[in-house]
Amino acid sequence: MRNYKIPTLTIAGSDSSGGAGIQADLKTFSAIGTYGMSVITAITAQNTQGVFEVEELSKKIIRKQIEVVFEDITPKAVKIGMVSSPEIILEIVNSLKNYNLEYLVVDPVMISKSGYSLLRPQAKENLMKYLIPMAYIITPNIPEAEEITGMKVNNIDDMKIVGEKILELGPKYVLMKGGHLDGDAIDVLIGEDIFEIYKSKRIDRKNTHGTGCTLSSAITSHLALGYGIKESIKLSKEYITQAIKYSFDIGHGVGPVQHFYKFTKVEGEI
Ligand SMILES: Nc1ncnc2c1ncn2[C@@H]1O[C@H](COP(=O)(O)OP(=O)(O)O)[C@@H](O)[C@H]1O
Ligand SMILES: Cc1ncc(COP(=O)(O)O)c(N)n1
Repeated sequence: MRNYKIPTLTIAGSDSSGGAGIQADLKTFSAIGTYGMSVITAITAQNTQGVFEVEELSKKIIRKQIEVVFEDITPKAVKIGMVSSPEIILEIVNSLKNYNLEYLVVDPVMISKSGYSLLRPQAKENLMKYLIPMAYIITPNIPEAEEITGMKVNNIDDMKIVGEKILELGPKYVLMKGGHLDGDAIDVLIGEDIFEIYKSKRIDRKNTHGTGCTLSSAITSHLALGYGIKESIKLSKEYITQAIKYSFDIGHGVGPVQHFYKFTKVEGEI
């Protein structure tokens, strides 16, 4: 059930071409049916062919955005995407500590599909030490999970082992995304007493710009709407699978996924 009175917040970078980052997050919030808000951490000059320039915003304006949003419209769930420097991570962590936040979804964005590094190498330590431990759920893809743990992932057994290693950093759940392995698109949810596999057929489409951003925002929306963790992942996996299935050629490179939710009613609908 969609409910546009439920506020959700993304703290992430802007993608000028609208396929990933803040733009993908807001489109997802809207399609799934929550009220989307944004705190921008960096502006990327980006299109479907690549990331051409990045300008990080100051700690001051990042802190202020968080402060005024929370003072006025407290989000039910927050998602964090691109946070590129150690200082920005620390600022966000310290700001969020002022609020009693139930659902923090951390997508540890590191490298764009086009191969551009969106996380400074020196930021990894703060990501692991301060941000990941605060997360309700963290959603690494396989290269990110390998970078965080220093371990290799070649199959589902490895996903479980490496996911459990990430769990030791302190988040409540880890969703390891398997889009980078061959064969079916298999994601694995790991928690202290949970191990769930979410499987979909691999869709042969090149347009997967923003899939990670979209999935983590879908999870944020579903948690905010009141679904439990397993149901939130199941519905979000359905959403991303459909979004990839209907992805389209726009621009000259890796196009975006399509945002729509055809299944649910709107709260208050008669
Ligand atoms: N070709 C595909 N067909 C179906 N699902 C996919 C495909 N590629 C990725 N996915 C799914 O999209 C989501 C994002 O996965 P992934 O590509 O691993 O992360 P990221 O976008 O962060 O690199 C996951 O749920 C994954 O299983
Ligand atoms: C601002 C921003 N945030 C995140 C991504 C990752 O998305 P993808 O892995 O699909 O390139 C991106 N390209 N740009």
